[in-house]
Order: sequence, then C-alpha cells, then structure tokens
Amino acid sequence: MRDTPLPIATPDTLADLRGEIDRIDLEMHRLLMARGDIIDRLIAVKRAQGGGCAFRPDREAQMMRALVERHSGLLPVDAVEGVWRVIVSTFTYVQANYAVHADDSGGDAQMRDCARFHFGFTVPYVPHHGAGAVIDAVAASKGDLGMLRATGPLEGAWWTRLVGETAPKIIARLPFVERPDHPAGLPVFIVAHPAADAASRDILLYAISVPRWSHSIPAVVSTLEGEILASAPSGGGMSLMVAAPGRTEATRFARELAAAGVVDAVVAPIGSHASRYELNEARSGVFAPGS
Ligand SMILES: O=C(O)C(=O)C[C@]1(C(=O)O)C=C[C@@H](O)C=C1
Repeated sequence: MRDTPLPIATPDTLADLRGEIDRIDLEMHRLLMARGDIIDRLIAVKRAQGGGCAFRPDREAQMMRALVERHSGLLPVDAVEGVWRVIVSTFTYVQANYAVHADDSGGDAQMRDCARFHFGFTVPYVPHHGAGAVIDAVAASKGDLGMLRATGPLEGAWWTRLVGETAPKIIARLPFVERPDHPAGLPVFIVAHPAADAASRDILLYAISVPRWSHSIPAVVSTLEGEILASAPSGGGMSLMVAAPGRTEATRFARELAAAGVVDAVVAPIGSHASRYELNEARSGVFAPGS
C-alpha cells in the first residue's frame, strides 16, 4: 500500500506573522477599551465611598503579585509589570485626576524614573525640594500622592508631619514586587489623605518620640518583631520611624517601652502598607530563545 504524501509545511511569511500581530493587537486594544467602559461605574462606587483619590494600594499590591506570578514566556517581567502599572495608574487618574509630588533632594533621576514606572506619563509629576514640601503639597490637595524615599539618608524627622488625625499618612511602599534588578527599584513610600479601605494593614508604621535615646528601645522594637527604619532629632528629643507587623497596636509599644524604662515615649500611627513581596530571582530575568 502506498503511503499518502505528508503535506509540506510552508514557512510563515512576514505578512502572515504581521497579520497575526495585527489580530492580537486589535483584540488587546478592544479589551483595554472594554476595561475603560467600566470607569463610570467605578467612579460612582468611589464617590459613594467619599471621593478623593481613587488609588487603592491594597488591591494593586494583590494585582501586581498575581500578574508576576502567572507570567511566563519571553517577555521580561519588568516590561509586563511596567505595562500594567501604566494601565492601572492611568485608570486611577481617569477616575479622579491626581498628581504625584516627589522629593528630589536625593537626586531627581531616580525619583522621576520611579514615578514614571509606577504612575506612567499621564499622571503629572511635580518635583519638590524636601520631604516637608511634598507632605505640605499632599496635605493641601484633595487627592494627590506624595513620593518619599523609604531608605537611605533622610532629611530630618519628616515622618512627624504625618502625626495627627487630619495629617496625610503613608498608604503604600513601592515597588509592590521587589527584586534585585528592578528597573525602578528605589524603595519609596506613598503618602496621601487615606481613604478608609485603601491601604493594606500588613505592616503598621509609627512615629515614636522619646526625650532621649535609650539602648532599651531597639530591644523593645525587636521583641515586638518591629524594625527601626530611621531616627532623627525632633522637638528637643528624638523621633523614630518604626515598622511593625499589623497586629502590633500603638498602646502595646507604649506599654513595652514604659516597662523597659523608656519614659515619656509617645507612639503615634503614621500609616501602613502591604507586606513586602520579593519575586524569586530566577523568574525575573530575560530568557533568550533556546537558553
Ligand atoms: O479596584 C479599584 O478600586 C479600581 O479603581 C480599579 C483599579 C484598576 O484599574 O484595576 C484602579 C485603581 C485602583 O488603585 C485599583 C485598581
């Protein structure tokens, strides 16, 4: 019996492949426009929650984790994360316009890169010189965000300006997905007038003011599984910026400090953020075809 001849595979032409790309691009664009079609309903829901900035960092932290975890293939995760940051932050902007005020006193380039990566180019970037000026601008605004360095040399005890019921608060720490080679990896805090459901409370942040330094302070902070992020002279004494797990109430800190002999410590909440999330290094690289 004679074998039936196998069909000869014809190589793709460039025109065929471009046709496929056009179909995929069209579908992606239609889906983006469909995503935009629900904006009016989002605005109505947010208005019922009190208006202000539409930024919901807790939700975004979950979204960005899910995105990088499900990602596979040749496209670098940096690019995928960047695309979604622009989509989500621009959707936030069209719900309620806002600007990002940033402290450029440690250098403008890194801050600008971070703002553009996390918030895109549609959202205005407003540079200020000093953390105080950023916090003042956010305090005077209805729904703007402030971006401040979370680590490195810090200018005075700026976090004390976040103390008090009506003062802005830290509502996020970026990047949401950390990795050593992140293209905009400078750790920053986002400061805003907080919406009730906006910030995650995985990590609580406190300003602890004390009349003077005591070696008992680090011991108390570490007993409560906290971390001293910064310290600086403030109001004749000193102030510490402390991060602690979400279950650690201010009263607990005050009690433990008093028990350790640290007198007159005042512990005030200054915000919260999602727990830090590190992407496994092996998943973040660019994989060349055939490697
Ligand atoms: O989930 C929301 O609250 C939205 O407004 C939607 C959306 C998005 O575009 O996915 C936009 C802004 C928020 O920060 C989080 C997510």
